[in-house]
Amino acid sequence: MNIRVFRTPSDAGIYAASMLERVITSSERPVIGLATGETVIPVYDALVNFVRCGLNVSHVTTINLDEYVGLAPDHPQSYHQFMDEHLFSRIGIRMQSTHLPNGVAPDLAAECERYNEVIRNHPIDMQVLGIGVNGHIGFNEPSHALITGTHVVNLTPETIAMNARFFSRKEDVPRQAITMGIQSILQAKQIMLLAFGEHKADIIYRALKDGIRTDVPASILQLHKDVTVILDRQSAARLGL
Ligand SMILES: O=P(O)(O)OC[C@H]1O[C@](O)(CO)[C@@H](O)[C@@H]1O
Repeated sequence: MNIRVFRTPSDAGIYAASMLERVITSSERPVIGLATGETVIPVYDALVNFVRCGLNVSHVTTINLDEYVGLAPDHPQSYHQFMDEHLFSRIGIRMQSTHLPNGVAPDLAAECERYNEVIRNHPIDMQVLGIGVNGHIGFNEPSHALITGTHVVNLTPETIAMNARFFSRKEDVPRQAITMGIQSILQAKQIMLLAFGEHKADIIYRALKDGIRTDVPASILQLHKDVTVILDRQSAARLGL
C-alpha cells in the first residue's frame, strides 16, 4: 500500500484529483468509481478546478458506491443530489454516463442485479473510497461476513447516528442502503482510500495495520495490489510514520 500524508484535506484533494486526471487522460473510456461523504468533497473541488483549467471529462463514465433506500433521486439528502451538487452539475458531465443505485426502485433485488450488470459492463479503473468510523467502505458494514455483490444493507446504529447530522429529524435518517459489494470494489484496477481528521485515526490504524477482519471491512483492502491511502496528519496519527 502506498500511504501519502498531507497537511490539509485540500492538499490531499489536489493529489487525489491528479491521480484521477492520470486515469482520465490515459484511457479512451475511463471508468471512475465514486464515493459520497464529507471526505471526498475536497477531491471533487480540485477535480472541478482541473476541468475549469481544461481537463476533458466528456468521455468518463462514473459508478457510485451506494444510495439510501427510500430516498428518491431528487431528495435533498440523496446521494444522487450529493453527486449533482458537488461534482456532476459543476463539470457538465453527461447524466447518461453516471450511475447510482436507485433507492426507490419498486423491486430492490432486481435493482441490485441491474447495478451488478452496470458494474460488469464497466470495469472500474479507479475506485475512490472514504471510510466510516466503523470501517465501512461503501455501505459494507462490519459483520460476520462480507457480501460480494450489490446488496441492500441494514445500516448499523453507529452509521445511522453519524448520518443524522445531515437530516433535520432523527426519524428521517434512512435505516437501509443499497451498496456495491466488496468483490466489486476489489475488482477495481486501482483504489484510493481517503480519510481526514482525528476521528478517523483509530479506524485507519485498524484497517491498515491490524490484520484482515470482517468487522473492519476496509481491512480487506490489504489484499488489493494497487491501493493508495490518502490521509491528513490527524487521520495518520496512529500509524507511526
Ligand atoms: O466521508 P464521511 O462523511 O466521513 O463518510 C464516510 C463514508 O461513509 C459513506 O458516506 C458511506 O458510503 C461513504 O460515502 C463515506 O466515504
